[in-house]
Amino acid sequence: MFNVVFVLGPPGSGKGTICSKIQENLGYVHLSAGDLLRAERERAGSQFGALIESHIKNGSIVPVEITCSLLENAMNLHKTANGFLVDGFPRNADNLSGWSRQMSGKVHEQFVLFLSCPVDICINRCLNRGEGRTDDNVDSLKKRVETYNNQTFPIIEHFGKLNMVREVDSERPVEEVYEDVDKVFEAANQK
Ligand SMILES: Nc1ncnc2c1ncn2[C@@H]1O[C@H](COP(=O)(O)OP(=O)(O)O)[C@@H](O)[C@H]1O
Ligand SMILES: Nc1ccn([C@H]2C[C@H](O)[C@@H](COP(=O)(O)OP(=O)(O)O)O2)c(=O)n1
Ligand SMILES: [Mg+2]
Repeated sequence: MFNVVFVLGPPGSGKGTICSKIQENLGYVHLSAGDLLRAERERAGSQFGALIESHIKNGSIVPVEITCSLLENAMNLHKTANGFLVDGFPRNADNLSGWSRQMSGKVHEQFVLFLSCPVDICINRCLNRGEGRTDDNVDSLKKRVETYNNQTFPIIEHFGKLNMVREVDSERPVEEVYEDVDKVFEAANQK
């Protein structure tokens, strides 16, 4: 049974940054759905490269069958891990239903770490990210924020109704954010 923490929040809210620190200190394995998709886009012989790129540029969400299989394959490479940080997933209802279909019985969903941060700050962080991404531009970000508001935030609300969401304000400096994130994991792992 894989132990899973979903990490959600607007683009630029700090999901990747905080997940790296959690992985470093708490023994969870960080799986960024976006990173896995970008790697599949580049993989020689991938049949999904063009499809993935069009969704990434358009700020829309890749069909769950592709993303969920990439996640499950990655988990199977770390069978002895304490747990997985599933970063940037589930991002919409298709992700959620596809995950349930493919992963139920194989995972224990511990909680959802929700990094909340004002959108204007998030957008500026993405524009200054400097990772050469094809979606860190004003046009793509506009669409990505729309996707977040219309499709991803309802997923956070869904988990909120199940009392599974742990919100941390990520507008603050990284160290302050991480201090609170560490407390969330401590509380969750004490039970
Ligand atoms: N708390 C923070 N304060 C200032 N900048 C941050 C903070 N967290 C992340 N960043 C920066 O913002 C950008 C986006 O962070 P990232 O972790 O990639 O966010 P996400 O994965 O949610 O898109 C990166 O350049 C990162 O260094
Ligand atoms: N579950 C997911 C996660 C990401 N994607 C695609 C669409 C997203 O805009 C891009 C980038 O995702 P990523 O999590 O790397 O983006 P941020 O780290 O939030 O800036 O990847 C997806 O289709 N499905
Ligand atoms: Mg990220």
